[in-house]
Formats: sequence, structure tokens, C-alpha cells
Amino acid sequence: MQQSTRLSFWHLPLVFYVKRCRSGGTYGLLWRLGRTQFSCPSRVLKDQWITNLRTSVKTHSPRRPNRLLVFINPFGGKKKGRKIYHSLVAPLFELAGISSHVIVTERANQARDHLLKKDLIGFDGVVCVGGDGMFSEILHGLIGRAQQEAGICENDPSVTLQPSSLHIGIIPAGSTDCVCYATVGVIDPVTSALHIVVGDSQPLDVCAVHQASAPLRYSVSLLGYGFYGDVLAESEKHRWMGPLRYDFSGTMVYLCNRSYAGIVQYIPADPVLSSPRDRTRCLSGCSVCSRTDLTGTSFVRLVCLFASPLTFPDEWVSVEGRFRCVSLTCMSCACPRSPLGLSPSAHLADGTGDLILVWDTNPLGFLKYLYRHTSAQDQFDLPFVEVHRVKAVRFSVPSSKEEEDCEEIGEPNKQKTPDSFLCGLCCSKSSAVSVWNCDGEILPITEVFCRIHGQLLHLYARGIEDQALHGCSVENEATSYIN
Ligand SMILES: CCCCCCCCCCCCC/C=C/[C@@H](O)[C@H](CO)NC(=O)CCCCCCCCCCCCCCC
Ligand SMILES: Nc1ncnc2c1ncn2[C@@H]1O[C@H](COP(=O)(O)OP(=O)(O)OP(=O)(O)O)[C@@H](O)[C@H]1O
Ligand SMILES: [Ca+2]
Repeated sequence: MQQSTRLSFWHLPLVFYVKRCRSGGTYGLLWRLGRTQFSCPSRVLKDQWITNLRTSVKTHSPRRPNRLLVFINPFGGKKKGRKIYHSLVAPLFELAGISSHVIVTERANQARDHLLKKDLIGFDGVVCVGGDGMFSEILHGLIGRAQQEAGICENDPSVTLQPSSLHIGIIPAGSTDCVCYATVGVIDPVTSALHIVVGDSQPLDVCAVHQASAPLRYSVSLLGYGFYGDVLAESEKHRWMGPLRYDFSGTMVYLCNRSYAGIVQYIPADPVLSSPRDRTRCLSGCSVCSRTDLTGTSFVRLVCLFASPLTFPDEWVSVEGRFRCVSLTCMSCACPRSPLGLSPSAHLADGTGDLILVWDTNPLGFLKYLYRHTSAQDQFDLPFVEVHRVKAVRFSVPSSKEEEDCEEIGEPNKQKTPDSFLCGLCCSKSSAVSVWNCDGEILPITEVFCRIHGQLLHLYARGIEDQALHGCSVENEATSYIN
């Protein structure tokens, strides 16, 4: 059809562009393909128009991809990855002249292994069709590959990791799609595909999670111990429920009313630059992220501290007690379930993470904390919740002796709640330790050392757009055109 348009109406070239539309929420805009036809009195003038348009598109968006490697997880979310890609995304790539090599995965970790081992020459970026788990595979593959190529030992917490040269595009087709929501503002495959087409670039902080006896992991969204670890572990038993498994497991785990002992040590970030309670939001063009100085961390000190965190007590803050949950997030973690996220003022690319400590409390208090994630009410304005902007975190479990001592002296978090007020409903016994939820993957260990690496990844995105700044269809961007 496009071909016949081209032959019969050469004097009526079609220009495609992006138009913005409001989404249902306060932030985030949907992008749609707009088209406009104009008339040209002569072929010569039409050719001039086309040449000039092509040149200006190239100049204004130098990162537009030509060739993409696409991984589709056919089992993510509601199992619609393949359909979403072929019906909504592939036609846009074709229109924009992007060629793609598509791999529908047949097993978990296939995408990661491919990125670690196979030839990637000629690709400008990698597209992930799936959820946060699939994104995590791609993130591990690309970061691992970049370190291999640079000859860097990624397990060494003192080294500066090398960013990957390939951008990642996320086409949301998972259960939570937190990374997509927190970087684009909407869960919409067409919007995400158009951000890829125009070659947007959004840097992203990555948290390296070092464990003594297990391989290094990376996290960009939630690294959570306690409640979120337990919810994930429980939800794996109910995968067949699809996205609903999290609500079901969340309720079950909530009813178990667990808390866990822990020692949390952290290096605070510079409080002059920003604060997790400053009520700002990291939006497209964020000034905090663009001012980020990635050279500021003292790496020598970090490595010493990994070996023995008490070496430099002036930099490390240490707290100990019983926690409902300990969460570390490099971004807001906004998602449809929690539109402002776990830490609404967190920044995508400022080189810091937000450490949220929810001390043990009564069941109603914890419910209040959880419920506030669904509204604009401040979830940090509760006496048993603390939040700190940090550069590194170390978590360990006190020995039983230490734990007894801690209970005797009465820690800030004080009164011990009963182990479980509905014990037996979801668990046969309550465990002394939880697991970590690392972006939706279970880490069955307790002791971790985490370091935030600023802007280690780049996405085809531009951060959440503020609806107040961009009215519907006000600013448009050329995507492509057909003559
Ligand atoms: C009363 C309503 C409370 C609603 C509380 C909503 C809190 C939602 C916070 C979501 C934070 C998501 C962070 C993203 C993490 C991703 O890297 C990861 C991989 O996709 N997703 C999960 O681990 C998936 C984690 C999903 C956690 C869902 C927790 C649901 C809790 C429900 C508790 C209900 C209590 C009812 C009591 C009667
Ligand atoms: N072909 C496959 N078969 C089985 N598992 C796969 C396959 N391809 C990828 N996976 C794994 O499936 C896991 C979940 O996928 P994905 O993240 O896409 O969906 P989800 O879990 O429903 O969504 P979310 O992570 O957003 O909650 C990923 O950890 C990934 O490693
Ligand atoms: Ca950050």
C-alpha cells in the first residue's frame, strides 16, 4: 500500500512523526505515530524536502538505531510478548528503516548467555520484550560483556565498571514492568517502541550486589530483604496465576507478620545535592541527574570497607535491630501497583540509591506503610520508617548472641511483635532469615555488599515526561517519512 502511494502520489509525500497524548496518570505521556501529507509542485522540490528532512533527523537524533537485536520472552506476564512485538512494534521499526534480528527465547538465561558469548558487531542496541526479569537478564549480559571486553574483573567491588556501548530498549510485556514504568512513565509498547525509533538515551544507575559465596548480581529496581524477599519466594510457587501472583503472595506474607534481625551499614550520599524526602521527582531532563559527578566515590576506601566495614567508621553509619523490610532502590520503582513508587524522589541517574528501613512494627502500622504506596501520602512519614540516600550498603545478620544482647538493651524498634498472628496459613514454620529479592530474582543468601555504579547503563528512553510541560500534541518529533 505504501508502494502504491509512492507511485501514484509522488507529489503528496507522507511524513511520520511522534505525537504526545495524555496518559491516565499525573505524569508520563503516551506517544503515538502521527502522519501528515503535504503536496509538492515538483519532483525536484520533493527530493530536496526529503534530503533536508533526513539530514535534520540525523543531526537531531544521532543515536537512532539502524540495527537491533530483539529478545522476546514468550512466557513473560500474560504471555503476549510475541503478539505485542509483531503487531505493535515490528511495523514501527520497519517504517523507520530499522532492521532487527529477533530471538524468541526457549529457556531462561538464553538472552544473557547470547549477550555474553555471541558476536554483537553491527548492533546499535538490544530490545527486551518482557518484564523486569527479562530486562535483568539483558542487563547482566551486557554489563558482563562490557567488563569482559575491557578486561575488568567485575567481582572486585573497588573497580569502576565499564558502561555497555549498547542501549537497551524495553517493550513492556511482563507482570510488574517497573523499569519501563519508572523510566518512561507509562506501560505502553507503542510509546516504548517510538522512544527506540527516535534513539532516546536515558542513563541508569546500577547497584552491584556482591555476595561472599555466590556470583555477583546487578539490580536497578528493588533489592529487598524481608517482606519483598518473602513475597517473591512465595510468588514463585504460584507462577501459574500470572501477574496476580504478587497480590496473592503479598497478602499471604503480610498475614504471616514476619520481621527479621539485621545489621545495616551504609555510606550516606552528599545531602546537599538531594534528599529522598525533598518531594521532588526525577523527570525528563532532571537537573540532579545531569549534575551528577561520577568521579566522586573513593574506591580505595570502598574496597577497604568491603573487607572490614569498621575501618572507616566516620563514613559508614551502622544500625541494628529487627526489620519488616530493608529495601535498596536505584530508582523510584514506580509501577502500576504503586504509581509514585517505593521512593518517589529517587533519581534514575544520580549515582545513588535510596535505602528504606522499615523497622518492626504492629500489623496495622505495616499495612498503613504498604497502603501509602498506592496513594500520594508520604510513606516515610511514619515513626518506624527511615529512608537514606546512599552510595553503598552492607547487610549482615547478627549472631544469636548479638541478637539477644540487642533485644536486652532495647533497640529503637523496641517492642517485639508476635512472630505471626496467623501463623500456619502460608508457612509451616517461620524462618530466622529471609531472602533477597533482586529485581524479581531470589538471592538465597543474607549477607550482601552493595555498591551503586552511576549511569552504568543506557536505555532508549528519556525519563518521565511531565504532562504540565508537554501538552497533548504540542511538541512533535519527526520519526520517519515515506515519499
Ligand atoms: C493494602 C495494599 C498494599 C499495596 C502495596 C503495594 C506495594 C507495591 C510496591 C511495589 C514495588 C515494586 C518494586 C518492583 C520490583 C521489581 O523489581 C520486581 C520484579 O518485577 N517485582 C516484584 O518483586 C514484585 C513485588 C510485588 C510486591 C507486591 C506486594 C503486594 C502487597 C499486598 C499486601 C496486601 C495486604 C492485604 C492485607 C489484608
Ligand atoms: N523461554 C523462556 N522460558 C522460561 N523462562 C524464560 C524464558 N525466557 C525468559 N525467561 C525467564 O522468565 C523470567 C520472567 O520473565 P519476565 O520478566 O519477562 O516476566 P514476568 O516475571 O512475568 O514479569 P516481571 O519480571 O515484570 O514481574 C525471567 O527471569 C527470564 O529469565
Ligand atoms: Ca539513583
